[in-house]
This record gives sequence, C-alpha cells and structure tokens, in this order.
Amino acid sequence: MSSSESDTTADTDRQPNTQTAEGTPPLRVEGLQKSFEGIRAVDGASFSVEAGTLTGMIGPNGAGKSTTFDCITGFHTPDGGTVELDGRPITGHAPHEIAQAGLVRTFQIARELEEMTVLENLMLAPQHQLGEGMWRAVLPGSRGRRSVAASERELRETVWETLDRFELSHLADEYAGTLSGGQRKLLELARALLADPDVLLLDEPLAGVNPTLEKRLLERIEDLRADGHTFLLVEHDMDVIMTHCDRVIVMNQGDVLVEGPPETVRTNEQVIEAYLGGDV
Ligand SMILES: Nc1ncnc2c1ncn2[C@@H]1O[C@H](COP(=O)(O)OP(=O)(O)OP(=O)(O)O)[C@@H](O)[C@H]1O
Repeated sequence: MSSSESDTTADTDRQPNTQTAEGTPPLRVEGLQKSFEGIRAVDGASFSVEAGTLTGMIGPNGAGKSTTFDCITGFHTPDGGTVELDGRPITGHAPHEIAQAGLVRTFQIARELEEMTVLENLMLAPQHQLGEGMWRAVLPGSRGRRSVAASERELRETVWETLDRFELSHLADEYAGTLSGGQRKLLELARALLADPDVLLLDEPLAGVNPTLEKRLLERIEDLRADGHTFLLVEHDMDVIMTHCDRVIVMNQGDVLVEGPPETVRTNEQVIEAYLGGDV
C-alpha cells in the first residue's frame, strides 16, 4: 500500500509538546518491517528517541538504516510495525503529512533550488516542506488576526536570524548551486529548521564537509539540542557519533542490535563483531 493509499488520516494538527503524555518519547518505532523482493531491509526494528537528545544510528552497509529513515518519514510504506510521533501514529502517512505532524528530515538541495538564492531557499522552506496550506500556520504571528504581509515580514526576520545563526548571511544573495558542500549542508539544516519540527532526522549531515564547516555544523546541532530540539542522525563517522551523541542505536541485518550510551556501545562485543572485528 502506498502512502497515498493509506486509509487513515494523518493527525496533522500541531500540538505543543506540553500536551503529550509525560514520558512519551517524541519518536517511537515498534516492530518496523520492510522488504524489497524478498530482501528484508528492515526486520522488526524497535527503538525510541528521547526528547532533547542527539541519537545516532549506526550499522554496517546494508544494515537497514536508510530504509528505516524512509519508513519513518513516509518515503516507503512499511510492511509492518508502527511509528509514533509524540504518541500519535504516523505510520504509512505521506511525507508532507509527517512533516506537518512535526517530523522533518534534511534534504539535498534539489536542482530547481540551486537556481535560487540562499535567501529564497529559506523563505520558501516551510512552504516546500509543509505544503501551501500548512506553511501559513507556522508563519510567525499567523495565529492572531495578522495580515499575511505582516506574517511574511516576520518570516523574513526569522529567516535572517537563521542566516545569522548559521553564519550564512554573507551568502544570502548567492545562488544555492554555487555553495560548497559544507555550506549546502548548513543550508539544508537551516531549511529543515524553518518547518519548526519537533524531531529532526539527519541523513549523513557531514558527508563531504570540510573540517571547519563540520565543526560549525556540529556546534549548530549542539546549540539546537540545548534549545530542546530532538535529533536522530545516521552518520558513518564513528568519532562524531561517539563524541557528540547521547545515545546510539546500532542496526544490523534490519534489526536493532544494541542501543545505549556511546561508552556502552563502543565496547559491546556484538557491535564489534558486526563491524567484522574492526575498532568501533
Ligand atoms: N529500493 C530497494 N530495492 C531493493 N533493495 C533495496 C532497496 N533499498 C534498500 N534495499 C536493500 O535493503 C538492504 C538495506 O539497505 P539500506 O540502504 O536501508 O541499508 P543502510 O544501512 O542504509 O546501508 P548503507 O550504510 O550502505 O547506506 C540492503 O540489502 C539493500 O540492498
């Protein structure tokens, strides 16, 4: 069943985190399954991501990390299992519905966005990720009897604050297509944030990023975590995972092998074995 064939309706009414039951993790995955022509890419994976954490997902090639991300974010419809956001089911919903519900992933800047400036990319970000109707609901000030023009002015202010925060202001008028790999990653993260997510999924946020920008990206992610944002990231750089994550989920053959704090995971024999005896 494709996400568009889903017979349930996404509970897309954004509710503040304060209304969720105390102790409910922002993201809970239970018994997730997805096969491709007999290959069990995800085979019963269950895990939670706790509020305000930077949780890393690691695992050998083919362990099922990307497929898990795609099932969580609605790009694949799982064959079985459930995904809950703040205790509300989002399993099998379309990607834009899941973004509206508060779970957003970073995307590579698409070709058409490369031909727009950095500023335009950010001004359009909420609209692109949430759909035309919903983006007005997240515009700053749009909940009162404010004019759209006033709201758009406030969005522009938010965008400039975001540009400052990410040290991208000097690139505001540059075409996104001219940015370096690291600057693009910063822009991708900034775009995702403008959708005002409860949970952010980052898929290899540091791939192709030079050490200076890697440091800046990690600092921004840590600031955002300190502000209460919740992250789940797939990253192959083990040092980054072990140094910056609060919790680590290790996947192997489509299932969760081990979950815990980095110091526990690093020394776990099953984990070392899964990486063919290499140093984790
Ligand atoms: N669209 C697809 N069609 C067929 N098989 C697929 C598809 N997507 C993933 N697979 C298979 O599912 C398994 C899990 O793949 P997945 O990409 O989720 O793993 P991964 O942990 O993200 O790997 P990597 O770290 O190499 O990106 C692999 O055997 C892969 O070949």
